[in-house]
Amino acid sequence: MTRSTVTTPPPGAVRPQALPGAPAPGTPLGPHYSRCFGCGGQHPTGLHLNATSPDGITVTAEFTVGEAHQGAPGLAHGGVLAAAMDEVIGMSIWLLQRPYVTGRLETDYLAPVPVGTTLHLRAWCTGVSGRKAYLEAEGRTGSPDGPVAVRAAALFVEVGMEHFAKHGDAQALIDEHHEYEVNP
Ligand SMILES: CCCCC/C=C\C/C=C\C/C=C\C/C=C\CCCC(=O)SCCNC(=O)CCNC(=O)[C@H](O)C(C)(C)COP(=O)(O)OP(=O)(O)OC[C@H]1O[C@@H](n2cnc3c(N)ncnc32)[C@H](O)[C@@H]1OP(=O)(O)O
Repeated sequence: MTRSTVTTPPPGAVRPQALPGAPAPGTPLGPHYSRCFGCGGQHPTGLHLNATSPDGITVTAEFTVGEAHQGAPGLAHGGVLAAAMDEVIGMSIWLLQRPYVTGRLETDYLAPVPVGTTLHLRAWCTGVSGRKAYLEAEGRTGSPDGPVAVRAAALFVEVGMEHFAKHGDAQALIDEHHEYEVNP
């Protein structure tokens, strides 16, 4: 994949290990926010990603391209595919139980993805250095071993929970998550 230095782990970056108590293989990770475009079950036209982790550090998910996700007739919109990459990458860094946001997302589109296709997504972390996490993802068509249609590399940056309180309803996140205490 074509990847910039921004999304390449620097020397000394540490590849994270699964945390103790990581979700067992096959356990649904659940949405991080019920109205999220990527994973929220209450989003009417979202991607509705249901993710699991086979090893506590990698995330896999399936996304079936629907009518609402088109760019050209019958084909997935590239921005929607990038959103799927962003989401599955976000879920994988969430396995570290710290809040991160996307700083940069690089996407390679290798083949058109028709409406009705199920993309098999996988994301993993290639290294963490300070507040910066380096991650990659791929989307394969037809099966988890099928041809790669989309690849992504990302830089995620760790933030405090106040990041979400500043611009939106952090309480809505907290109500759905009990991993954080904003005012412990
Ligand atoms: C999204 C909801 C998350 C909810 C969290 C709560 C509960 C979570 C539960 C579950 C979560 C599970 C799954 C999540 C799934 C999907 C999430 C999708 C993720 C998104 O979709 S999220 C939306 C899009 N995202 C943004 O809305 C970010 C807007 N942005 C900013 O808020 C700031 O920009 C920020 C915070 C990024 C940095 O700001 P800052 O002031 O804190 O720090 P600073 O600027 O110093 O950067 C520190 C170091 O990162 C380097 N750096 C930063 N950005 C860079 C770039 N673009 N290129 C190259 N390097 C960059 C600097 O160069 C410096 O590097 P150095 O330290 O080496 O100098």
